[in-house]
Amino acid sequence: MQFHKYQGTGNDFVMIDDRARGFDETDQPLIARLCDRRFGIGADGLILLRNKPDFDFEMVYFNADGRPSSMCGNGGRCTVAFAKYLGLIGDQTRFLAIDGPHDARVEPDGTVRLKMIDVNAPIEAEVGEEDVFLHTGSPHHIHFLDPAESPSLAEFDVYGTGHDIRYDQAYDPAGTNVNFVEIPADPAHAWPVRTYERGVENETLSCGTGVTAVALAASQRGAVSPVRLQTMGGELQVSFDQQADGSFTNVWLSGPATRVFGGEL
Ligand SMILES: N[C@@H](CCC[C@H](N)C(=O)O)C(=O)O
Repeated sequence: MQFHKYQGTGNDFVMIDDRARGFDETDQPLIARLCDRRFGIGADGLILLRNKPDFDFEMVYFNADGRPSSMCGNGGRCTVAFAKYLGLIGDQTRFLAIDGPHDARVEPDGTVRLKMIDVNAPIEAEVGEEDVFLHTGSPHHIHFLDPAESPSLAEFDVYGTGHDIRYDQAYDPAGTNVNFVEIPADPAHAWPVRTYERGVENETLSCGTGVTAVALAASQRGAVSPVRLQTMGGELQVSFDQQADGSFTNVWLSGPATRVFGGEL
């Protein structure tokens, strides 16, 4: 089996060209082993690229624990870069993912722009004061750090607090991803974000659906489209239109998506 390793701002994926349908997607131990950083290739998730009538391709996403999951924004951007690498698409595409059709563009500098689903206005989260929840293709809890709060985001216990919120009974049984955000002095500056990811069960260097949720929630705190987000693995941008009812349309996630290496198993 041939594999390719991709990363988008440090959120990394094992990518498999499964147009011939040879990969057993029910083999969760195999997927988990391929994603294992000591016994396998090492990744936050595994993605199958498959043929799909009426679309350029289909993206099928699994978390590092081997389970199929909801939408992955960075994974979607990496799959677009992979489809281009395979010669399947040019600079524009329309593909199918678990949350529906997605348009995407590859810019001349390699930046991949991915259109996300329309998103409802943030709701007050049941956990944490002033925390909010949004579904951007995947579920996201967002906690804004009080600028006067100690510790800072750099020192914050993302694993411990993220793990507690992810497993809080308010989110039973599906669980949620959890994002921690520092409010910048100027909302036009990049918003620093760290994310605990469900299915990886740890902090990852970046989460695309997560920063999308953060950008939309940050619009209630002075951020204006396009919003810059500083993840641990690099910068992403999110642009959007806000509707009168508070919902968001025309949501685009942009950033780098890079092939790291490939190999044979
Ligand atoms: N890293 C992803 C999100 C992947 C899905 C997530 N772990 C979940 O299970 O909801 C992204 O870039 O969006």
